[in-house]
Amino acid sequence: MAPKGKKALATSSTTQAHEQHPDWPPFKLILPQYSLSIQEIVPNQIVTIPNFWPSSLCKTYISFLSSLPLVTTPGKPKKGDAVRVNDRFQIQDALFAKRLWEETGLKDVVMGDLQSDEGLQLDGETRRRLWGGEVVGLSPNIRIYRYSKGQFFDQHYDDSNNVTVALGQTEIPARTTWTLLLYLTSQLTGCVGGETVFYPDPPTKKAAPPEPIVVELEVGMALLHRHGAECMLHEGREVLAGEKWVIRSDLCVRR
Ligand SMILES: O=C(O)CCC(=O)C(=O)O
Ligand SMILES: [Fe+2]
Repeated sequence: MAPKGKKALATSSTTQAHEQHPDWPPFKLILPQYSLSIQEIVPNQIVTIPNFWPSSLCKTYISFLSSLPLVTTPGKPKKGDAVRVNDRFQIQDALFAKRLWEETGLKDVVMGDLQSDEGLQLDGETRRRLWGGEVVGLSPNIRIYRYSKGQFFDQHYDDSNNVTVALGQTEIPARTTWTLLLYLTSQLTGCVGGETVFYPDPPTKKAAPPEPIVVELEVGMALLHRHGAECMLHEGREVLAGEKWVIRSDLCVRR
């Protein structure tokens, strides 16, 4: 539960003057940011950043997010849209996106400014190719998902979108290239199921489909996967017990 007397939504004095923005808790990080590393799950497609957030921060966020007005999936999806059965809160919050990018070490690890000796080591050009261009930050489109028992996100592809990202004092035209999922729960918090599963394309039409890639939930782990034209088919498996909480945004490159 959110602290007493603390409203989840506060009117922000920033850009979107009249929109109510969540009063997001501060990021209290424990690990020094240089210890974050990128783990390759599928080359050029899926990477993770383990222990991106400490479990204490995930816990604080879950209580805070529980106080937001999450909306359960409205009935039938639009034609062509995936079946998503969960509770969601969505907001355009450029300031939160910027904080999540700059204050958590995400920017440093993605840009290679602070490179740990562990995990994926990339030179400048490989990095640029991996992320699909000159990375400028995260999409202001922030989504919070809560999946309870029986809820899931059916197989789908994520689209790339044109957005605007604030860089210093300027607004930069940008395009999303990778999906960011930040998991706040796992088996350790009582969430059974809910894995994110990716389905590689078979090498030929007649070939047997390759084994799916199952990413188990880990508290505080961030997952990034390529989206748009090169997105892999994926799903959020049904939650069998407990709750799965995710914070979603997207990585953006200059348009
Ligand atoms: O919740 C998940 O594991 C997957 C979410 C997802 O695929 C999406 O947000 O597009
Ligand atoms: Fe997706």
